[in-house]
Amino acid sequence: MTSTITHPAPRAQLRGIRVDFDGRSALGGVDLDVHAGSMTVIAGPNGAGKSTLLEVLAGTREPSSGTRSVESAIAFVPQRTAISDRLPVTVRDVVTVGAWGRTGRWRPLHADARAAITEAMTRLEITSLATEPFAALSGGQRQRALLAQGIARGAGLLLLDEPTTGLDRDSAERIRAIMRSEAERGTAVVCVSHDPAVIDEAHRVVHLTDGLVAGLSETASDDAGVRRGRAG
Ligand SMILES: Nc1ncnc2c1ncn2[C@@H]1O[C@H](COP(=O)(O)OP(=O)(O)OP(=O)(O)O)[C@@H](O)[C@H]1O
Repeated sequence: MTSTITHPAPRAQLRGIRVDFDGRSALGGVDLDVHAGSMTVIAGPNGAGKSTLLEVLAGTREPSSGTRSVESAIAFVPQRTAISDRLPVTVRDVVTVGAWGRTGRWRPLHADARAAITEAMTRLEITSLATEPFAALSGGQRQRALLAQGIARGAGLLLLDEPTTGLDRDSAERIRAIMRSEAERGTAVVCVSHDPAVIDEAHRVVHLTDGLVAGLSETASDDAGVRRGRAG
């Protein structure tokens, strides 16, 4: 089944995306439009193709067929478990990688890139951890550092893979608050998640099953805001 999501002026658009691994279909023809100022959650059971779809959006996975069009810079926030414990980098180094999206890799940081690093670390409340080794952080602190990296990039499309999985309530709420404020600032936020609290706050939920869009639910931005208000 192919599902088409329509809306004017998408920031990213996928059409007929198929991804095959060794002759097995991970995505079987997915259409998706992603809009500025919205939060889209990709949900579904293990193996449904969620991470593969996120990789196609990010441009790190070439589809077997179909088209991809993205109208802005991209920030990709990987699962924190995907980052090696042996990486000899500080928290500030991790966030600085995000700011390279503004200046170019290994280039001296301009004032606006330095300001973006400072602002991202402040928003994620990791300024006091700046010189700590990334490997020494707790899971929640690592997730904040990775999200700060994504935000420091200043991209119009922010992609996150399971950002709240395994976090305690307060840590998960901090991450959700930043995702909300990014969408409110006009960023197109796309997040793979099993977390009911994240799903509840989405403007659009794409339910994947066996590599196909099995369902789509949409909430007007205002309604999502009201729900958030009720949730406190
Ligand atoms: N690099 C790969 N090589 C071969 N098969 C792969 C590869 N990546 C994913 N797959 C397969 O593609 C299918 C979709 O995987 P994907 O990781 O996208 O699912 P998911 O919905 O993100 O799952 P989970 O919730 O477990 O993270 C699975 O059957 C998986 O085994």
